[in-house]
Amino acid sequence: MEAFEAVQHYFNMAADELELEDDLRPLLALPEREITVQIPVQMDDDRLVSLIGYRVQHNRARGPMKGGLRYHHEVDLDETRSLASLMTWKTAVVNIPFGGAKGGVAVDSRAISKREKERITRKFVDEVHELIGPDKDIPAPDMGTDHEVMAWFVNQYNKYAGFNPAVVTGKPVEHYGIPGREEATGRGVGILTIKALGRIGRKPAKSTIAIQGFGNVGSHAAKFLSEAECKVVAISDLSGGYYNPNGIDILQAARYSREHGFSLAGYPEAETVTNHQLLELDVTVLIPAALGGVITCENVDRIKAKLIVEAANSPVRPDADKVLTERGIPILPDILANAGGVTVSYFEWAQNRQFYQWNLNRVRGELDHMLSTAFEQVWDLAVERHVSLRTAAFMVGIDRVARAMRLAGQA
Ligand SMILES: NC(=O)C1=CN([C@@H]2O[C@H](COP(=O)(O)OP(=O)(O)OC[C@H]3O[C@@H](n4cnc5c(N)ncnc54)[C@H](OP(=O)(O)O)[C@@H]3O)[C@@H](O)[C@H]2O)C=CC1
Ligand SMILES: O=C(O)CCC(=O)C(=O)O
Repeated sequence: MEAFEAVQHYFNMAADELELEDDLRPLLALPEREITVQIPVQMDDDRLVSLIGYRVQHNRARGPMKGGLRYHHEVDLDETRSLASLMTWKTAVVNIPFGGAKGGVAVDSRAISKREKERITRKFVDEVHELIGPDKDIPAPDMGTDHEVMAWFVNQYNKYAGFNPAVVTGKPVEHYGIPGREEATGRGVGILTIKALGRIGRKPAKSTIAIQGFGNVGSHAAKFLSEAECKVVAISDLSGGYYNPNGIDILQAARYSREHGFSLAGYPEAETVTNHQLLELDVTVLIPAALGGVITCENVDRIKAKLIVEAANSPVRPDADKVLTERGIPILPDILANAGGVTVSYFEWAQNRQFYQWNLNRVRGELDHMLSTAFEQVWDLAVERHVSLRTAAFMVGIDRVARAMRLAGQA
């Protein structure tokens, strides 16, 4: 099943539960607009390379469209479409006034220099600047992009539109960003993991955690959870997995990664496992925080975790989701689990529009409040309707978007 088809599958399960009218379904499910652009870039060695970039604008019934920008060699239109639709349901689940979009450039972000990355970003803005904007579509970081890419993005956009920091979020704090955006997705994953552990009757101090991916999301989730007394026993990046049953010192691992070109390769305080083996460890919580599609019908029978928290987007394929749900393993779905990032992006956008600087305590407090409210709502609905957490989250999101469309006379 392709990535967008997988999201459609979850959408239809929730739409059936909601008894959503048939004629409304394509309106809600399909993207409003899909943009494919050519990005010719001069590389450092003078070669002219032509890359392909995408921006899919899925739905704007509840506000300007919002979603990250991914630089990864596997980026394609179908994946971008699936991620854009997830954004529509995600912003609705946490009830922030945005729709959903996503973008990407098919390029190996590890294989390009900083200057090449900057040129790619500026060229991408040249191609899409008329279709984005603070009231239209607001990009943010995702895999392979960060605050620096957002700073180039806003600088290039401003050449067309004048001073407009709210055109992207996830900017450096010194450059109209908000304190706490960088940690927000991982912190949100941590906050929700602790809540979910409480609901399944497990104490943080007696819980072991395996996290795949030690980038922005995975490293901040690991930090938050180890500070909350959980034992993080496994972490990983592209170089492989690192397992220590006695617990990994996350601050030390983060320092090691920083000092070794943002790679855990050779990390000495743990035994080496593969990224596949990490997923199959006997832990309380498994947190995939890298790529999508890592838990499939191939490995699902070997998954031993008691709880899965989807920090990455779409890490569990629908066939595996069905098996895990039948086995009674709760999966905190991506559209709730990793919504901390876009929630703080909303605060950043609001801050930019108010020309007022929020402080970290306020950001953290409001993030906790918004995620907790969404969590209680989704968990309670799942219990009440005897559906999975994923179906419940989609139900909350779809219901809000459908209402907005009906009220606006769009449906
Ligand atoms: N950033 C955000 O705010 C949000 C991100 N997400 C999702 O979270 C996930 C991670 O994003 P983010 O942390 O920002 O990305 P980053 O680029 O910061 O980090 C990605 C991490 O995944 C690792 N990785 C890449 N490929 C593989 C692989 N094949 N096997 C194992 N590990 C791999 C990378 O290793 P290496 O460094 O060695 O390349 C890195 O540790 C994505 O699915 C993204 O969509 C969701 C919501 C918001
Ligand atoms: O912060 C944002 O606007 C987008 C985050 C994102 O891309 C995601 O949640 O997948």
